[in-house]
Amino acid sequence: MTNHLVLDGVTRRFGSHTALDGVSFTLPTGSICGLLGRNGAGKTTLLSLIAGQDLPSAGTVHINGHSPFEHAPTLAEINLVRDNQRYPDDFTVRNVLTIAPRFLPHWDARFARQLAAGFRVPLDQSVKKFSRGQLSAVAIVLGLASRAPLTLMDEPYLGLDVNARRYFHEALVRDVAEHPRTVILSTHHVEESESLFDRVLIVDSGRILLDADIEEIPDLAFTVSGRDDAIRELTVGMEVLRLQTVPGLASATIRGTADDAFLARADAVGARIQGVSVADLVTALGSDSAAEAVAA
Ligand SMILES: Nc1ncnc2c1ncn2[C@@H]1O[C@H](COP(=O)(O)OP(=O)(O)OP(=O)(O)O)[C@@H](O)[C@H]1O
Repeated sequence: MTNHLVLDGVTRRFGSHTALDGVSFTLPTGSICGLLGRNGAGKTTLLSLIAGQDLPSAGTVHINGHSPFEHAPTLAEINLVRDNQRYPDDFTVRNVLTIAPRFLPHWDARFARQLAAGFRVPLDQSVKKFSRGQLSAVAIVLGLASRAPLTLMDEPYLGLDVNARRYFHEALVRDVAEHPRTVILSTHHVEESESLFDRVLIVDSGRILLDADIEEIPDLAFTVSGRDDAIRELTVGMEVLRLQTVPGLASATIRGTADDAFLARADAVGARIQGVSVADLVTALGSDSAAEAVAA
């Protein structure tokens, strides 16, 4: 599998603020990658750079060996869908779907109509009058039906009801299986969407905290819960990513795997071991308490 997207040392400064700080990763063709992290982490900044809509202050972005910035053949292969997508005044969805293929060379009109029907989007109503969820649905239709080899979706869920979110997930997985392409999906709906991902990038304060295949997640961390004093004693010398306590009880998220000796010690004090989900990792790695917990 070839590397579709390669970022090397990408930094983006806005005045004195560093929104991205030396970001490097590669993404193979055909991934569905979750781009996750707290508010202000740098996700939108990163997607804008990958989409060639902005230039890094330092470092390089390459898509199939080309910088996307002002490189028309590369830009034609990318579609970035934003939560605040704008449409010309008085455009209906029918107008949007008609004009889309002019900008999106891989556009599938039949699929677009099918998706619009699936989301129950009224085709002949002015997009200006749409609800927040309907606007998100139109953006998702544009994202999916574009079949862009590099499809970027920046928090496409705003206002979408649970049925629409499920419909989106099913359509995404089915269509990417039938028409392989690279998708980066930035979202705060981590629990709902993590089953989509084969790759996960977690960003915080402009840095990549985690770049992992989904199969690697179970080996990255685990949680141990039980009596507060027992958990603190058990985890001495371990890298505690997050420590949650209620009076008398504690739950610690620990980096790495629990070896047999640890399992035996945990068992002896009645502590419970569990695997982590992607959502647990996003919370633990972005947690302000991680450093304090390590010190505790
Ligand atoms: N044009 C800009 N000028 C100044 N600062 C900016 C600009 N764009 C982004 N930033 C700052 O860069 C940081 C990263 O912003 P970004 O929008 O990339 O975060 P995000 O991860 O997408 O956040 P959210 O999940 O809240 O959408 C933030 O601190 C933001 O205020």
